[in-house]
Amino acid sequence: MSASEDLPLMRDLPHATLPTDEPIILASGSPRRAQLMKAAGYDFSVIVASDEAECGMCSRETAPEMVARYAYRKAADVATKVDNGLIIAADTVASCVGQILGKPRDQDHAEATLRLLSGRRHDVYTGVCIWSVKLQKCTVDVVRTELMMQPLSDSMLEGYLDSMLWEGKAGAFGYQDGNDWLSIVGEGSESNVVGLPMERLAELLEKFDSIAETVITGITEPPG
Ligand SMILES: Cc1cn([C@H]2C[C@H](O)[C@@H](COP(=O)(O)OP(=O)(O)OP(=O)(O)O)O2)c(=O)[nH]c1=O
Repeated sequence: MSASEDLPLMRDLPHATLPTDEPIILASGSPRRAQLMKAAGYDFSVIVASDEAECGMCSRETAPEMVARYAYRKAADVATKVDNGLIIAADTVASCVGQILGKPRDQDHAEATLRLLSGRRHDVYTGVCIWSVKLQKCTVDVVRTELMMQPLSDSMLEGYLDSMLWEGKAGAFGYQDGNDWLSIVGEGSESNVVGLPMERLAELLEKFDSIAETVITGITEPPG
């Protein structure tokens, strides 16, 4: 994606009134999240969370539990680096036949991931955390989108792997990458698949005052 106007999913995104007068800080290095925020008309700066925020696998943790925890940890990490700010953090994974599929380590991992997804229904989960440094309050939520990947032939796979478009994308595939291999099943959020559920984000910002919980210093798990 070069410009936000390039894709229909970047159009008509909701823009919420902010709950505080703090500047928005996007706690993410994801170019997709920044494009979505920009396309929705938010002013923001970017501070990327430390790598350590996204570590520590919990066995038996489900995909939604994991993305909630990582979104929270990314926001909490950036909160330690600033005096002021309405921090927005997110984490995205795919989930298929009981396996949680994050960003591929390398091309072999990307191929194995795509062979698993080929011809299968699967889910993409994004956890989103909004954290007000001024109010010392935060809220975390998770959005699920169900998708269907069409069966991939060896030549389709080879071409996509060679393109390197899979790099840095959960499930080794970009919904936005300009082919029609992946379709949303029923009603679902395209922006959620690409890394930030803009509709839910707007709802959470509008309701922040009533839903946000007080942050307890040093706690690494999301509230609730
Ligand atoms: C499923 C899917 C994910 N993605 C991307 C969104 C995220 O950038 C990435 C998932 O990795 P994340 O770990 O959620 O995010 P990130 O490492 O890119 O950035 P940060 O941790 O700094 O916030 O996969 C797509 O671009 N298209 C897709 O179809």
